[in-house]
Amino acid sequence: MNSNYDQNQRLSSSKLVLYSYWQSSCSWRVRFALTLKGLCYEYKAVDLVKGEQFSPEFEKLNPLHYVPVLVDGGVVVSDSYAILLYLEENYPQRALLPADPQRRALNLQVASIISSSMQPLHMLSLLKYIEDKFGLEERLLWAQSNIEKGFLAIEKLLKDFVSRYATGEDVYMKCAADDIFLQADVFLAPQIAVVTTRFNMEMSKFPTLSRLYETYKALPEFLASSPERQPDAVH
Ligand SMILES: N[C@@H](CCC(=O)N[C@@H](CS)C(=O)NCC(=O)O)C(=O)O
Repeated sequence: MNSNYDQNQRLSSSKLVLYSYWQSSCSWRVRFALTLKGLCYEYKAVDLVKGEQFSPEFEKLNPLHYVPVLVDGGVVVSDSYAILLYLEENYPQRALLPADPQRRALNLQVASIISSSMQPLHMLSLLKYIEDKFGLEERLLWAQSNIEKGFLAIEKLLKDFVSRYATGEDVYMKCAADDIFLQADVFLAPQIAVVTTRFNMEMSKFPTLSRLYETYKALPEFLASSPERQPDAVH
C-alpha cells in the first residue's frame, strides 16, 4: 500500500513523541486526537506525582512544567489546544475542525472554555492550595462550582447545533458518520470523564452533555486513549 495516509503513519511512527501522564485530562485530549487521526506515536510518561515535570530535561521541552508536550521531529509544541491546532494543520487526515465558519468557531470556543476557563480552575496544584488554606470541603465546592459554570455555558452554546455529536453535522465533511466527531467532542469527552470520577459531578444537570457522554463512551478511539490503557497507568 502506498497511500498518503500510510505514508503519514509510517513517518509519524518514527518521529511523533508524546510526553503524557496517564491521569492528565489535557494529555488525554491529545492522545484521543492522535488516535482519531490514526497517528502512531512514542509514549513518554512524565510522572506528575513524583515531580518529573520539574526535571531539567523536561524543562527544556516546556518551561511551564506541564504535560502534554508533543515532539514532531524538530518541532516541540506544548499545551493541548496548541497541539490540536498543530496536528490539524500538519496532519489534515480525519479533520477535527469543520469547514463551516460557525461550527468551526464553536469547536474552538468549546475547546477553549474547557482548556482555559475550566481545567485550570480544578488543576491539582490549585486544589492543593485551596485545601491547605480553606480545607477539603471548600476544595470540592470550588471545583464543582467552576465545572458547573463551564458546563452550563457549553450546554447553552450547543443548543442549536448538537446532534449525535456536540456541534452537529457539517455538510462539507459528511463523508462518513464518524466524520462529525469533532474538536469540541475531543475536549468534552475526557473533561466529562475526569470530573465525574474525580469530583463526583452530578451530570443530570447537563442533559445534553450527559447524552453526548454516552455516545463518547462507546468510541474505540476514546477507550484506547483512556488513562487505564496507558503504559504508565497504576491499577
Ligand atoms: N493549558 C494546558 C494545561 C496543561 C496542564 O494543566 N497540565 C497538567 C495536567 S492536566 C499538569 O501538567 N500539571 C502538572 C502540575 O500541576 O505540576 C493544556 O491544555 O495542555
